Amino acid sequence: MKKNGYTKILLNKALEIIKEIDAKALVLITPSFEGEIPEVEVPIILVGKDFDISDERVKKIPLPLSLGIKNVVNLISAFLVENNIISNGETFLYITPNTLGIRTVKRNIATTKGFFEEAQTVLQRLLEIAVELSLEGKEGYPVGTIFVVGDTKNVLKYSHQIVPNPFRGHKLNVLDKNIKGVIKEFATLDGAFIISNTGRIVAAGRYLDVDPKKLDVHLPPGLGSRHLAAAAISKKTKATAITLSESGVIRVFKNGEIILEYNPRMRY
Ligand SMILES: Nc1ncnc2c1ncn2[C@@H]1O[C@H](COP(=O)(O)OP(=O)(O)OP(=O)(O)O)[C@@H](O)[C@H]1O
Repeated sequence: MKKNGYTKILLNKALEIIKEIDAKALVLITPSFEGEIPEVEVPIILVGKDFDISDERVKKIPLPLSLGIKNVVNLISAFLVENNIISNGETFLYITPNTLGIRTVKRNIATTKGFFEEAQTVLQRLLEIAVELSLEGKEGYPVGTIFVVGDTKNVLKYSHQIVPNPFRGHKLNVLDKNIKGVIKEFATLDGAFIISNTGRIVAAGRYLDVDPKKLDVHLPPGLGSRHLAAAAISKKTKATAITLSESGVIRVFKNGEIILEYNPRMRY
């Protein structure tokens, strides 16, 4: 493969295909982007980190590419719908340094308004922490947990403490430096972390009082009560729930559905 992949060649092809299939957006998934922003009539979305590009035609989403292309594309899909760039049933085109893909947006990938803007960095930090916990565990033992982000008032209403809340009276935020160790320490507690939209850690050790059956939550077989509870709270409230299973798989739930599934221990 060329040093910087085939981005330029793929981009040229993409411009042709966009017209042919009437795609509604062009998504560039790349760790770095050099060269001219292409002349194209659809919105351009740049996905990666730390781009030094300020062009009105370009929207930037700093998602960690380590999530794997499949998951990044799922999240972009949600982003495009939320920002009214694309509707269900419509198609967008994405390119990475060595692939070109076409994705038609499915109905069930949806996020609430403002999710990406408000919770983006918070969600990303939690994903990073979940990835580290998945890979390292706690002192060599696997750890499973739930992070419930946003709509805190309602989440607290539909949950209760099962152990005294270690975060009570503290103003700790998931975006604080050195917070990772603290979160990892309490990740072994039973129950969920409750985190506000801005990243404040409101509680840990919280049991989610939601009944997946009554809420008509359906998950793939093999997912137990932790995942059902996370899906159910994301359906009952406007929160996003992130689970880390003891087997190391990370899932993100929104409106009762899995919008991201990622196993850091697996090679994609
Ligand atoms: N309603 C709930 N609220 C908060 N935490 C819960 C809830 N239900 C289960 N859990 C947590 O999930 C843990 C594991 O439960 P279980 O094994 O049934 O889930 P699972 O979905 O199979 O998860 P894993 O894949 O990690 O095994 C429990 O010990 C508990 O800490």
